[in-house]
Amino acid sequence: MDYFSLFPLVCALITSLIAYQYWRSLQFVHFMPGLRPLLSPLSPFGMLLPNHSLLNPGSTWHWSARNSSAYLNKTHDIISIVPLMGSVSYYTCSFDVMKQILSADIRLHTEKPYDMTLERLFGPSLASVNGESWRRHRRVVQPAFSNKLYESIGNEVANIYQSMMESKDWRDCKQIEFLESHDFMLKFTLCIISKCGFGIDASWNAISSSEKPETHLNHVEAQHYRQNGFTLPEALRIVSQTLIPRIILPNWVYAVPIERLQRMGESWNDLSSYIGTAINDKDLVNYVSKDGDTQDPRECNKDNLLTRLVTSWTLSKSEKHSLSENEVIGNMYTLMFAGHETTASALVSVFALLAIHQDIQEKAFNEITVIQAAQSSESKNIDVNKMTFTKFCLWEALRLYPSANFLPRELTQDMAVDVQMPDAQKVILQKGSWIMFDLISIFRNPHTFPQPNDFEPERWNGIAEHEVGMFGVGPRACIGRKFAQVEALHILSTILTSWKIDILTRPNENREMYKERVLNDAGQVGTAFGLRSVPLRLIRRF
Ligand code: HEM
Repeated sequence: MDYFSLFPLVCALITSLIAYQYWRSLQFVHFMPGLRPLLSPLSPFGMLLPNHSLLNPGSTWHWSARNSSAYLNKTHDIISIVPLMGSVSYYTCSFDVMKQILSADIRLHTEKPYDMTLERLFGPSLASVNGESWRRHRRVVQPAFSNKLYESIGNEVANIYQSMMESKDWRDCKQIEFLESHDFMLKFTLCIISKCGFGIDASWNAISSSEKPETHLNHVEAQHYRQNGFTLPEALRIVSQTLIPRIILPNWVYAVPIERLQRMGESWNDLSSYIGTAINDKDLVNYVSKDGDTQDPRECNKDNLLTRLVTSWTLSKSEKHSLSENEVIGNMYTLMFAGHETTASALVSVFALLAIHQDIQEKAFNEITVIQAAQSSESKNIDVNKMTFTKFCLWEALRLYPSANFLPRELTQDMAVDVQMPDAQKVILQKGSWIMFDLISIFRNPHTFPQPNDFEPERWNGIAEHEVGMFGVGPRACIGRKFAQVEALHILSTILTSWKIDILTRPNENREMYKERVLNDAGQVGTAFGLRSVPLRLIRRF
């Protein structure tokens, strides 16, 4: 038989099969309008390969299309994405649809899709598990988010600010320039979560963050790291920048003598040993008192996240609702990342917006000075509950640049939701598909937020905390919300009291050009979404 003559037939057969499969996928979503790309935006290859609006929209397509084509020019509350390769998903730009589904998250048995969590890399955690397991994790972790924990944040922000001023010789400076304000914020928030959450002393001096991105390390620096290991922030930063390759690449790759790969492998090993050491130290602290007697861990400090996690693990043999060692480690990773990259991103956005909108910054500054003037001289820290307008600034920055830019759920049953656009109707979402709550499009949807691209903190006036969706909605909303807000408000009040935040322009760049450049350049920064590059200048107020 002439095999070559069969070739066109085989090609035709494969093409027909693909076309049939594709048609079935379209039928599955009832031909709901939307994107029809080659690759799924959230597949590892979709994220790694160069983006193209039609072939490979990429994980942040909704950011690129925010002012134009997204959701057929915001005329549809829900769209479908049916890629030629990869799974079918729905995306929504409607806050109302998000509330309908997420408020009933647990009861409706929607689940966090395994592939969209970091469980494969870090182990099971509160943020990744579902159902009964989620309840068990939440029962252990929730009580650690106590008033005592929040009270410790103010003192820690003050300590870190002091040591930062001293170590950098900034005490007598009239101006400080940050070419990259992300490095500064990440370091600040890492110090806070390390100390308040895990009791790890990460004072400004104890953890030196490299000012350069990892990719720019020269040979000598790389050698130094190889001999001495990475510092905690360095290891965290490289790990957060290499999550996708880490998912795709097999473990043996890190033994290949390529400097980049080896650095990557070492940073992951170093982070895991930081976490192991913290857990083991805590274990000893819990069990052995100063005179060497063993103690009941339940009598020790319960206010620290790490203590609660480890205590739960050490009691796991005797108590039903506890975590395994693997789960303790998974939660440590999750809380470390979720606890600092999200807040750092939010702070970078609010600082950038306040630098651009000087009038709004002055309003926040006045609010802070009035609160401070009314407080008794004994109270060391500002009462952040009174910082209403400054909190609106934070919310408004998060609305424009939500640190968590989409929330994925897998539908474990068919689900009917009410939509308003293009017409008021019930839409059935199919069991087995994913729905993405697209926070960028939800919070820039002109039907819910008029003049969506403008920075208008006052728009939050009169809106209840639980109506503010940037921390999620329903039972699985952010457990660290208050932690993040208290921390951000303390950092804002500390900096704004002494410094005026201003933009740092390039040669020949005016304020308008800076605004255009900085505010339109957003994307994934580590595990959080946010502005990518924000140069700022702090000018001393007095
Ligand atoms: C500005 C800062 C933050 C933002 C914008 C933010 C946003 C969010 C959002 C939107 C969710 C819901 C995810 C979903 O429904 O799929 C979430 C969940 C979560 N966040 Fe945050 N977060 C922030 C800070 C923090 C902090 C400081 C911590 C810990 C110290 C934290 C720990 C978590 C955890 C563990 C979950 C999973 C909760 C669960 O599934 O029960 N977050 N966060």
